[in-house]
Amino acid sequence: MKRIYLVGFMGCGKSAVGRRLSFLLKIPFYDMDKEIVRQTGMAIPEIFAQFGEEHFRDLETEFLKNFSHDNCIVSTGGGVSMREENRKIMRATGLVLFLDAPFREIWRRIHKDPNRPIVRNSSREEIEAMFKKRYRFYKEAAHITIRTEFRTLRQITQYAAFQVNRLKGE
Ligand SMILES: Nc1ncnc2c1ncn2[C@@H]1O[C@H](COP(=O)(O)OP(=O)(O)OP(=O)(O)O)[C@@H](O)[C@H]1O
Ligand SMILES: O=C(O)C1=C[C@@H](O)[C@@H](O)[C@H](O)C1
Ligand SMILES: [Mg+2]
Repeated sequence: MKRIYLVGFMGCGKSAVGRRLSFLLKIPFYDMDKEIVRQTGMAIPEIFAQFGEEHFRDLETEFLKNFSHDNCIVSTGGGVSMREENRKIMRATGLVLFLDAPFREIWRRIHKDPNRPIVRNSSREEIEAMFKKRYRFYKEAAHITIRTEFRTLRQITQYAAFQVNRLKGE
């Protein structure tokens, strides 16, 4: 197994779990959103505003194509699993874990965050429709789905580590 990718909707816990899993497994952690911000020198809302969403999506695919580190954890942006090309790259280069959280929980976490341009510009109903539309793509991207409801970050991280170690032996 080369990499561990975390996929799922905004606010499902990819960054939070990724950080903890990195600590537990003692391997480096990369947050795609942060890496893109670092590489471009622009904040995500700025990239959306100046160049449009499609350009941001191209940056995500480029990131996946050029990423050269192995034996690490990559938390992906919430929209990364929508492109078939991205799903293929992730599945071919690592183990993909989907953090499956219920929408009401996600909404509670994200609705006030100014750093998520899609949330800033949409209503709750629109975001919920997007959540429903995207769900099957996270499922398609993932080797394993982890249901996170009623679980603490620590429990989710331990379960993810258990799955990683189990599959390493295969
Ligand atoms: N199971 C959980 N229990 C408690 N808090 C959680 C849980 N999962 C996530 N959180 C909290 O929810 C917030 C959003 O999580 P996080 O930033 O990790 O989401 P994300 O999937 O990385 O989102 P994005 O796609 O927008 O980057 C954080 O404050 C995180 O600590
Ligand atoms: O779900 C999405 O489309 C996004 C999620 C974030 O992680 C960022 O990648 C960006 O805000 C877009
Ligand atoms: Mg994140």
